[in-house]
Amino acid sequence: MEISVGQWILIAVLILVPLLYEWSATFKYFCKMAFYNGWILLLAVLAIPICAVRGRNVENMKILRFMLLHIKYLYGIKIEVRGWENFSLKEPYVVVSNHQSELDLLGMMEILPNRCVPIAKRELMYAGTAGLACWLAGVIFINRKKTDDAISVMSEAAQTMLREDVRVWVFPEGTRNHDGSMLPFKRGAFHLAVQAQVPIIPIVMSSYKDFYNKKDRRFTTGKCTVRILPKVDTRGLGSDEVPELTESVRKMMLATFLELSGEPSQSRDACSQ
Ligand SMILES: CCCCC/C=C\C/C=C\CCCCCCCC(=O)SCCNC(=O)CCNC(=O)[C@H](O)C(C)(C)COP(=O)(O)OP(=O)(O)OC[C@H]1O[C@@H](n2cnc3c(N)ncnc32)[C@H](O)[C@@H]1OP(=O)(O)O
Ligand SMILES: CCCCCCCC/C=C\CCCCCCCC(=O)OC[C@@H](O)COP(=O)(O)O
Repeated sequence: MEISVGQWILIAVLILVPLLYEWSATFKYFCKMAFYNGWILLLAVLAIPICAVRGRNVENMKILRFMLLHIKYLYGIKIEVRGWENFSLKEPYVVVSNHQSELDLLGMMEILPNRCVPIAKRELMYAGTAGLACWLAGVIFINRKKTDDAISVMSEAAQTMLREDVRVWVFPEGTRNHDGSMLPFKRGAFHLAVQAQVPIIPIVMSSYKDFYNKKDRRFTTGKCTVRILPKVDTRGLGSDEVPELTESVRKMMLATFLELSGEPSQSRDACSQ
C-alpha cells in the first residue's frame, strides 16, 4: 500500500505533537490555552439554543455554570472554597473579586450564586459564540473607552439589581493582573453598591503562580483557594464615602490574597510601589 504525502504529514503531526507537548512547556502552555478558549467557544454553541428558549435572562447563567464546571477536571485544577456561609444572604449584593487571568472563570463558576451576572468589557460580547452566550445569560457589558457610558450602564444596573433581585459580579481591578498583587481598584463597583444600598461581598482567588504563569508560558496542574469574605455593609453611605470604602475593601482583599498565596504581607502592594 502506498502512503501519500498528506498521510505522511498526518503521521508526522500525530507523532510530533505529543512529543512536543511533553518536551516543551511553552508548547504545552499554548495547547492548553488554545483548547481552553476553543472548548468554551464550542460549549457555547451547545448553550446558545438552550439559553435562547428563554431569551436574554439571568437564569441562563445557571446553564452556563453547569456546562463550565467540568473544565477544572480537564486541567487538573483543584479548587478549594472557604467561607460559603458568607454567601447566605437573600438580598441582592455586589461581588468584587481579584482578576488574574481568563482562568478566573473556573473559580467564578465554582461559586457563582444564583441570579448573579458579571460585568464584562464590551469586547467580550464580540467573542463569537461565547459572546452571544454571555449576552443571553444577562452579562452586563461596559465600554471601558467611554467612562460616561460605563457609569450610566452601572447606574442602570443598580436599579435592575433592586427591581429584579439580581446580584452583580465586578472585577474592580478593571483588567487582568498577572503580577502576583492587586492593581488599584476602580470605584464603579463601590458606587454601584452605594447607589443600590446593598452589601459588598469580597472574593479572593489565591495566586495561580504555582501552576500558571503567562509570562513564563507555564501551565501545569495545581490548586487554587477561593475565599468568600464576610459582607461589607453600605447602608447609610453616600458617594463621598466611596473612596474610603474602596480602599478598605481592597486592603482586606490584598491581605487575604497574600495570606492565601503564602506571600509575606508587606511590599506586594501595587498601590504603594
Ligand atoms: C457554556 C459556554 C459558556 C460560554 C460563555 C463564557 C463565559 C461564561 C459566562 C460569564 C463569564 C463572563 C465573565 C466575564 C468577565 C470579564 C471581566 C472583565 O471584562 S473586567 C473589565 C471590565 N470591568 C470593569 O472595568 C469593572 C471595573 N471598572 C470600573 O468600575 C470603572 O470605574 C468604570 C465604571 C468602568 C469606569 O472606568 P474608567 O477607567 O473609565 O474611569 P474611572 O474608574 O477613573 O472613573 C471615573 C470617575 O467616575 C467615578 N465612577 C465610576 N463609576 C461610577 C458610578 N457607577 N457612579 C458614579 N461615579 C462613578 C469614579 O469614582 C471616578 O471618579 P473619581 O476619580 O472622582 O473617584
Ligand atoms: C473571568 C474570565 C472570563 C473568561 C471568559 C472566557 C471566554 C473564552 C472564550 C472565548 C475566548 C475569546 C475571548 C477571551 C476573553 C477573555 C475574557 C477575559 O478574561 O477578559 C479580560 C477582561 O476581564 C479584561 O481585559 P484585559 O485584561 O484588559 O484585556
